[in-house]
Amino acid sequence: MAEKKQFKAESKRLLDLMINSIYTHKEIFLRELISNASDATDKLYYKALTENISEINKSDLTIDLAFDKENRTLTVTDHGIGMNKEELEEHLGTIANSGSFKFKNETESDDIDIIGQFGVGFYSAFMVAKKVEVSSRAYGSDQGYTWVSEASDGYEIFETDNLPTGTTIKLYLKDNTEEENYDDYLDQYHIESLVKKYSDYVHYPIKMDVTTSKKKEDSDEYEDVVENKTLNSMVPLWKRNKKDIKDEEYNEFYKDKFNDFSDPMKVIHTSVEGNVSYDALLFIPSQPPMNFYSNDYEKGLQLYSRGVFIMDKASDLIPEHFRFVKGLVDSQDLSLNISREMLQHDRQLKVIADRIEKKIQSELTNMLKKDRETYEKFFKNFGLQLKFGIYQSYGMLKDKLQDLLLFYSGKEEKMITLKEYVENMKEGQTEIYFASGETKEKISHLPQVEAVRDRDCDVLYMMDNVDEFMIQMMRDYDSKAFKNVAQGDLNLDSEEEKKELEKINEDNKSLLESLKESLKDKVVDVKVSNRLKSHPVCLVSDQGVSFEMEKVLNAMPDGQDVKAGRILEINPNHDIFKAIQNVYQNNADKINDYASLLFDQALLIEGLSIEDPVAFSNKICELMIELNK
Ligand SMILES: Nc1ncnc2c1ncn2[C@@H]1O[C@H](COP(=O)(O)OP(=O)(O)OP(=O)(O)O)[C@@H](O)[C@H]1O
Repeated sequence: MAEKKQFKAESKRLLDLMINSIYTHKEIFLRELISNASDATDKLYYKALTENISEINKSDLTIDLAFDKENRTLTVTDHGIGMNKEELEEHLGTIANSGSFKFKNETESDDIDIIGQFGVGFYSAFMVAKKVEVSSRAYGSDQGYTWVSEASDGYEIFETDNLPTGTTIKLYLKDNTEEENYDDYLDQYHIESLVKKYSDYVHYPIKMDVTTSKKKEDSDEYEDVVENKTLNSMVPLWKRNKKDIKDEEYNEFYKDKFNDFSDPMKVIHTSVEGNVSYDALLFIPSQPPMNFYSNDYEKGLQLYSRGVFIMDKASDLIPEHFRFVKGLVDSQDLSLNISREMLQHDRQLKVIADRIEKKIQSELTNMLKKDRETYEKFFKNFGLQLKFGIYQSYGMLKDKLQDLLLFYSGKEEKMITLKEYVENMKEGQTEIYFASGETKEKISHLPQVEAVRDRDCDVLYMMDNVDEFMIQMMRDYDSKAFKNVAQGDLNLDSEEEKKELEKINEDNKSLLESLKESLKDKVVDVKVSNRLKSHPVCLVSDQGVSFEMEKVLNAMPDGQDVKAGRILEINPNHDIFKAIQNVYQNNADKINDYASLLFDQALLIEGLSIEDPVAFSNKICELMIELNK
């Protein structure tokens, strides 16, 4: 029978690999050592609770940091469970042996937040230290031990007397190199900031002697004062009861953590229990960050696992259309990978991301219903992102986002939702009318808008570049198609009106054809239409690309020369029509000039540029002179 053998690891090389390839940032060693200290303290505290040991006082359970600039050492001390000789051998002498993982499995308690699981974090100390000294006395044991290692040549363990219960880890920092200044880890401010960044919510006080310069009493002189200061906040805001948190606390937290000067517009604080449990604290800023609509802006939420900071911008947690949301998620159910830098499986993350998306959506829907004023401010800032969401997903996000959209209503003269538009549609109206342009003023002066409004139908104003592209993706809302008032037939006329119009077109066929011919390929057609009320002419675009889309597409850096098909429409009830009929009958050689003038006017009304402004102006001049001869 074949003999089964165990793999042997070349520990030295494995350690080398570990130290140099798992972690991207050397500074995380402090997070790992503090997490270990917190785990050791948790274990002791758990023992005290379960075995009713009264001599253990929670207030004594601090984690103490100290640095010694002269000897270039940094120490992390805890008053936790400690390690005996065997444990030092087993846990620190064997890579990937996690006493914490075993402890967690054995206790099976949810009340205790053990962080360690892989059995490698401790070795990250060797990224910054040339020598590591661990002095420890296990709780209940009389003898203490010291474990020392310089990484490359194994380790030594020897007895040490008079050690208190718990563990002290002393790092002898590496010598500075050109790339790395290890002295940073002897700098009080740097240490403070690392604790804030990674270990702010470890639930034992992390203390250190901190020197500050203070003004002497009754004197203008300053002196250095040393205080033993707690560096971490311990209880995360998001773990506290919502009812006990004041608005100002949320606001201050947001401004401090997410570098904003203004209070957030909206705070969403949510805790979810279930297959994947998490707490989330989300904020909608009251103004878009300067770089929000640029490629520099990085979306994402901060990610914590059991209160320990994992990463700054977990972008998978927030969908693109809600990229304006800032905040954090803390979950104990994430499968972290060994370096805690990335997540191993994204299933849990996906579950959280889906829930967060739904939560934001429902909060926005609520805001729209209950606090319209704030919602309108929100939409002014971030509405564009929702529109891009629909456009970029080729309409797939339509159902999710369409009821969060607002458009300016020409009739109501305020922002309305699509639902509100449809509810107020005239009887018999089957389409949602919209018109595009740069500003409200320009749109309301468009001849095409007048005709629709005249029939008491509302027109939605599309003023963002993305609008028409988004509408194309949406196609309809509540089974009502969107209809550009400057495109194709509007179907506003009654049968009678249609017949009447057909007749005028028929009666003036040769005039219209001659106008079309004189404009050559500038237009696809010239028609008489009912679309106009007081204006003489207008341009409408053929189906397909509209004028607004033409402008946007041509303004793009790689814009090809896109052209919307132009139809020149003339108002049969305007005096200009009679004038043209006159010219055609009595002065046919002038018809070319009139055709070109009408066309250029229509272009100008539409906000499009005319081909030859000088010729246009000359023709007007001639006409003025002629009339006043
Ligand atoms: N300060 C300490 N007090 C008591 N035991 C400790 C201490 N530091 C480390 N240990 C023991 O050594 C083991 C290995 O620590 P290490 O940091 O390498 O891994 P871990 O914390 O278990 O897991 P992870 O790699 O996920 O951090 C721990 O599981 C724990 O049993």
